[in-house]
Amino acid sequence: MTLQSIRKAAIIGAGQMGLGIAYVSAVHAKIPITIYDPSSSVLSSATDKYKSLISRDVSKSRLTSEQADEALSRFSTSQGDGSEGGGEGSIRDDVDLVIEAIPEIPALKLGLFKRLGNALTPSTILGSNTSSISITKLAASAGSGMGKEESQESSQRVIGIHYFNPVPVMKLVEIIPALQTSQQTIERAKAFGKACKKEVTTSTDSPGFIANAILMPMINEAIMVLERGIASPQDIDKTFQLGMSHPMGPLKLADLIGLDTCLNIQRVLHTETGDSKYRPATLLGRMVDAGWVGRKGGRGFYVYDERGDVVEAK
Ligand SMILES: NC(=O)c1ccc[n+]([C@@H]2O[C@H](COP(=O)([O-])OP(=O)(O)OC[C@H]3O[C@@H](n4cnc5c(N)ncnc54)[C@H](O)[C@@H]3O)[C@@H](O)[C@H]2O)c1
Repeated sequence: MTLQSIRKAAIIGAGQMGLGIAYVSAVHAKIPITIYDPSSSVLSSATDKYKSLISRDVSKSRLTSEQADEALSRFSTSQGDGSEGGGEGSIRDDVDLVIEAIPEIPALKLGLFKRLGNALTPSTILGSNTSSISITKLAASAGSGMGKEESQESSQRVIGIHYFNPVPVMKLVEIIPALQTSQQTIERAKAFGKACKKEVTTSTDSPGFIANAILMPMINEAIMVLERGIASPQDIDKTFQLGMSHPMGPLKLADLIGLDTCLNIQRVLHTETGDSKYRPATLLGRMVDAGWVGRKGGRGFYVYDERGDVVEAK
């Protein structure tokens, strides 16, 4: 089997993960990417952040100015989610890989995979950066509304390609094949992860895969400890930093991930397993209700300034 390489990619969702995936694709894998988002302000802030990541690389001598110009020329944006098929602003068939990084809401992702499955040729890999949602369900959605053979072909190019936050820094990608995923899709996705300069692990399609099956219940427990008034956020985080050598405590990590994302992941773990041990902490839900979604929104368990530095603990 010759491995068809990835020559061009589309990233859907220009939030913290989508931008990071765009960066490693353009800078390390050296392929042109277009990043899609329905919000024009998100796209313009993603473009600014991309430019500042590249400038920082030049100032730290990680890129020459010529390499920086090349990296800038590989980056483009488009408003919308790119999935309608055919029209202006749609992802084209010459794209070998699509990776979605839209919010962790099952109905949103299932709808997107259905549209992508119908719009794009089956040789285009459809990757999801989901933290917890079933890849097998996304693959079934990508094959829905078509004949049996086309459906099988469309489902077998779906795969979980799960990067870690912040993507330019963290060295891992978790690969999650669906039940329907072909061996060729798995090999191409792994090769792409390595081209992005990441180590690769593989997980079966089980709620939370490897990382979030373990991490998110721990974060949820930390929030329950706070909720019960057992300790302050600083002391909970200090316990993990100084007592267990974690680089960051669970509450600060939850703020970094995004409390909306944490809540959505915990909800998936709870509904998919039916196990009450996964019920989301009430305080987590209340924080999201208040719009306190963590560092990206300026406030979570800590308050942040515009640069993302902690100003005070709540
Ligand atoms: N935050 C993390 O630490 C982390 C780590 C690994 C994986 N993930 C996963 O990555 C995905 C994105 O997380 P994030 O932290 O980047 O979220 P985010 O909130 O920073 O960004 C989500 C982006 O999606 C856009 N969006 C909303 N609805 C959309 C739609 N229908 N179509 C296209 N774009 C849409 C939003 O405008 C936003 O820019 C989630 O599935 C999450 O579970 C997150």
